[in-house]
Amino acid sequence: MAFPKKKLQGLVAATITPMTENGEINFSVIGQYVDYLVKEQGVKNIFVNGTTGEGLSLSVSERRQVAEEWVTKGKDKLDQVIIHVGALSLKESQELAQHAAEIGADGIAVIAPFFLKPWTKDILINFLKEVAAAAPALPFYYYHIPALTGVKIRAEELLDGILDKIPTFQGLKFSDTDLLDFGQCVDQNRQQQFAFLFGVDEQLLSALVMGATGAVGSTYNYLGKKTNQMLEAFEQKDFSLALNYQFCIQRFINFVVKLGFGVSQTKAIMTLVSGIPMGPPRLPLQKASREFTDSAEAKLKSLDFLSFTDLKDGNLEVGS
Ligand SMILES: CC(=O)N[C@H](C=O)[C@@H](O)[C@H](O)[C@H](O)CO
Ligand SMILES: CC(=O)C(=O)O
Repeated sequence: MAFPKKKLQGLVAATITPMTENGEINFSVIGQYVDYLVKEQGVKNIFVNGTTGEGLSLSVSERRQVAEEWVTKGKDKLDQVIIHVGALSLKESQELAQHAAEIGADGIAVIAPFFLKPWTKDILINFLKEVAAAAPALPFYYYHIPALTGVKIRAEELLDGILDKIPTFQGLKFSDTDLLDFGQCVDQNRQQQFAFLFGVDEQLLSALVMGATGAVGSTYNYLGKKTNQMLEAFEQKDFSLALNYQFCIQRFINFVVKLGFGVSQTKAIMTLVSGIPMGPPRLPLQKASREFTDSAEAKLKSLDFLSFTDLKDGNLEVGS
């Protein structure tokens, strides 16, 4: 049995779902995309069909095909492929969970249902448990993203006793800025081997201090190499260097956030940086504007993010 798996750690790129100009999924670039992540960004784990992948905007059949393509193309190249299988319909979620197991994915993740919502911890756990049970041999991750789901049940509360209900529970993807909640998740589960994956890329360093064991995010698609340098500096206990890297990353994210930053903009930036066409997003998202892409490109250049030269203490002021 494949369970328990090697612990998921380090950077996990939340994959974009490439699309053609007429809105169909562009499966043909996924192989290239895998190679790009591994070779150019040093990122060997992926999180498929999540927020960045527009997972909730795809049909179940598309989600199955996308998951399958990433697993196939990632074989012998990627360490772990986690499939997000959250859906409003428990049945669909279970179908996707079972499918993830069949294709040999390394884990599944689930968000809280966000239209008819669970209002208590016990109800949310019951929902998650039913999904996890459809893939009993796969590590299960809860994807906490309260700002998007509107389900604000604290992660710390949810984790309390979770193994009794979900024996495959293996970790948390925490996409929120509440470091009290995050820290308490870590503190109260020290005896477990859970993965604590932080999901707010611009604040990762603070989460590392709080005990994060890894990170899942959209920016690791194109800032993976820089972020890996930050992780390395942190590992070496060179905190001032780590902070320099985080500030450098923040300068870029802060710049694009002010212009309006989301999945559409992530698609545009990734196209620019990787040269792999990600295409437009699907409705209700709108394609990023030309002005956005031009400004983002200029900022990337001024921060030296396009040439991937090593960041030295000395060139930090460039472009700030
Ligand atoms: C809401 C959202 O998509 N969050 C992503 C992951 O959870 C992050 O990777 C952000 O895109 C990133 O932190 C930039 O704000
Ligand atoms: C960022 C992230 O984890 C997601 O796109 O789901």
